[in-house]
Amino acid sequence: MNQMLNTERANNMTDSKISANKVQVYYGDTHAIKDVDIEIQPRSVTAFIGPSGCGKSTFLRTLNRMNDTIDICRVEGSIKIDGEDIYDPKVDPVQLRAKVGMVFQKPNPFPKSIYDNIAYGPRIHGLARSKSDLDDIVASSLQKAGLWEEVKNRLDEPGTGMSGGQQQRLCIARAIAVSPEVILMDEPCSALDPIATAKVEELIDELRENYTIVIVTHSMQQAARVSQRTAFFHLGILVEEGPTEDIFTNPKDKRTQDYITGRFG
Ligand SMILES: Nc1ncnc2c1ncn2[C@@H]1O[C@H](COP(=O)(O)OP(=O)(O)OP(=O)(O)O)[C@@H](O)[C@H]1O
Repeated sequence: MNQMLNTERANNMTDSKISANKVQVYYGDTHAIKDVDIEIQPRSVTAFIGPSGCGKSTFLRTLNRMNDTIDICRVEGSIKIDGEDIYDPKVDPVQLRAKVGMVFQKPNPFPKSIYDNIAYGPRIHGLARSKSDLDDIVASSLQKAGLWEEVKNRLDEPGTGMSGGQQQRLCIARAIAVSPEVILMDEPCSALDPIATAKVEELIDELRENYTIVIVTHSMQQAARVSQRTAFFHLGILVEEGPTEDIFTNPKDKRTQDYITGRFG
């Protein structure tokens, strides 16, 4: 029996796309993330929820070393993707961020054409051997982001001239263009209206077939709609993580219960 449980546990471990172990994050003397352990499943959406300042974005940024860009920030512990320690000095953060793409709160297209927004990453990573290769990557990325029909006749127009929701899907297409395996999203709908939000949520649901997605959201409704697993953070601690339905209907911890019933946050 024990043998069986151990085997099952081991299988679950190898199934994880991302394994974080005893992760601490400090900003100078502030201990922002405390002892976080989490296993993130491949080809699914994991939502990070919790009150403002609890560390959701900080922890999300550890998953592709975006914290490296903040001088006073220090990360300890271990984060492995496909079993590889992403903080190993041999890992090139630029390559890592192609594999683990990111979409931010505010759509941030480059001040370039729609085409060049998508082509930029594949060009710098040398992913296209010819102009027609590049055209194919641009088209397929826009298709995967559900934007192709809307923009195929105006690829030369500036990305910044699109609606907010289109710009956010353009940023998702830009992340997809460098063939990531994981996409991190930091409140990707907070600047969007309800219709644009619904489109991005639909897109997230489609993308999970091929990508591992981690999304930070302030909206519990959004977490319930788009994610298969939810992690609740409070004061830098990962209080509880599990299937989204369980977290919302049967949380184990009183702090989770208080948060989802609107008692704080
Ligand atoms: N660049 C930074 N420099 C110093 N402290 C920071 C920095 N970024 C975040 N912090 C601190 O780390 C803690 C966690 O912040 P973080 O932004 O990760 O929380 P959050 O849960 O994502 O919050 P919100 O929902 O408001 O975006 C907070 O105490 C915050 O003040």
